[in-house]
Amino acid sequence: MELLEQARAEIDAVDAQMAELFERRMRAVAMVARSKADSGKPVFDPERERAVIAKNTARITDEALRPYYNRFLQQAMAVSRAYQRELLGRGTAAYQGVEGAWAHIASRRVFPFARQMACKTWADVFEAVSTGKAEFGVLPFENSTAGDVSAVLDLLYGHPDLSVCGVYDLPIRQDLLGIPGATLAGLRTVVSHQQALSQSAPFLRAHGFETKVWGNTADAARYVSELGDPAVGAVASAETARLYGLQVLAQGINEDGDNTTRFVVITRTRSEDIPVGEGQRIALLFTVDHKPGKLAQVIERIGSMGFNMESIKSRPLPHVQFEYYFYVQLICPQRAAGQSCRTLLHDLEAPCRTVRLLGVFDHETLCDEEGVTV
Ligand SMILES: O=C(O)C(=O)C[C@]1(C(=O)O)C=C[C@@H](O)C=C1
Repeated sequence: MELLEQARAEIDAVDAQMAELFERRMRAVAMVARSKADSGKPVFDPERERAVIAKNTARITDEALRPYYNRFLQQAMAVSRAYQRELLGRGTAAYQGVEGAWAHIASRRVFPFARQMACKTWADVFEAVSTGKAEFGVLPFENSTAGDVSAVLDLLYGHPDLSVCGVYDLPIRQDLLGIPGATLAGLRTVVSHQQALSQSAPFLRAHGFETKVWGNTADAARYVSELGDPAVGAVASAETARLYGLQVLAQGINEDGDNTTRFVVITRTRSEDIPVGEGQRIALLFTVDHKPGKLAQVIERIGSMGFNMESIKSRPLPHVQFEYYFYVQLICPQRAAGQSCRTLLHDLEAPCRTVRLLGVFDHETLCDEEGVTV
């Protein structure tokens, strides 16, 4: 026992020093955020993060501790990014759905300290950002199994006042939830959204559970919590379990291990004059004349400037039958880094009928950042 107490006393002393150093680091981070607000530079700077990690892990003398310190620094910088986003935003992020829905989870991971604003529809999220009720909007854009969320792309097309300032991939992990005290053996019925049930079908079948389709996963969790019956469970996320006071009875029961939803973050800030960093993404919306070879000319021009095209999508133009607009996502090459998108836009004016910069952003994956998410 004495050893435990001694060790804890040492931890307390170290924590006291670390608290001071944390405040000092975050004050410096706030200055970085202010400078980024002025220059328009993105919060996430992967090159700087790599340098910070390399320089500092080299200082660790005990080799066995290096990977842990690496992880510690990653977490510290994730906290720093979250704080910067909070300082840069006015602290309100809008999403569509109820608390605990995947869009809410994505929004909380991107803006963990912001006020979360629930909206009824995707159009309402656009409206909230457009009118300044929210600084940011978080919307699903694509799912690795279900495909494009075309309605969101159409809304982006219809809102030239807004731009995309971030793209985040959220791996979808479905857990089986029950009320406190419930057990896997005592469960009889499982409720959830149709898609979550079908993704988890082999697991649910193997346990012989009866299934009931619900409007969405978060609502199913709320229902189970309010019902208070240990025989009824829900398929939803672990974050949703925490929101509704449920416990996780089985983790990761969805069979499709590679189910990821891509979210876009929208804002009113324009990106035309922001210098683009190497590896950053540039999204454009354009239309071309209905003539042979026009689309090829645009693609050729993009390629000749050294931009790698990561994605291209086409959608019917609103109110014009059988004509289309295009969305492209490009990766900024080293030779174009440090400049704004003005040259690219200028060069595309000739082959395009219309061209618009949708945004300049980093493409990040939303890992389960323990301690940051909830
Ligand atoms: O140096 C910066 O540009 C920062 O924003 C600070 C910091 C950090 O906390 O060290 C945070 C985010 C960036 O991705 C890189 C580093």
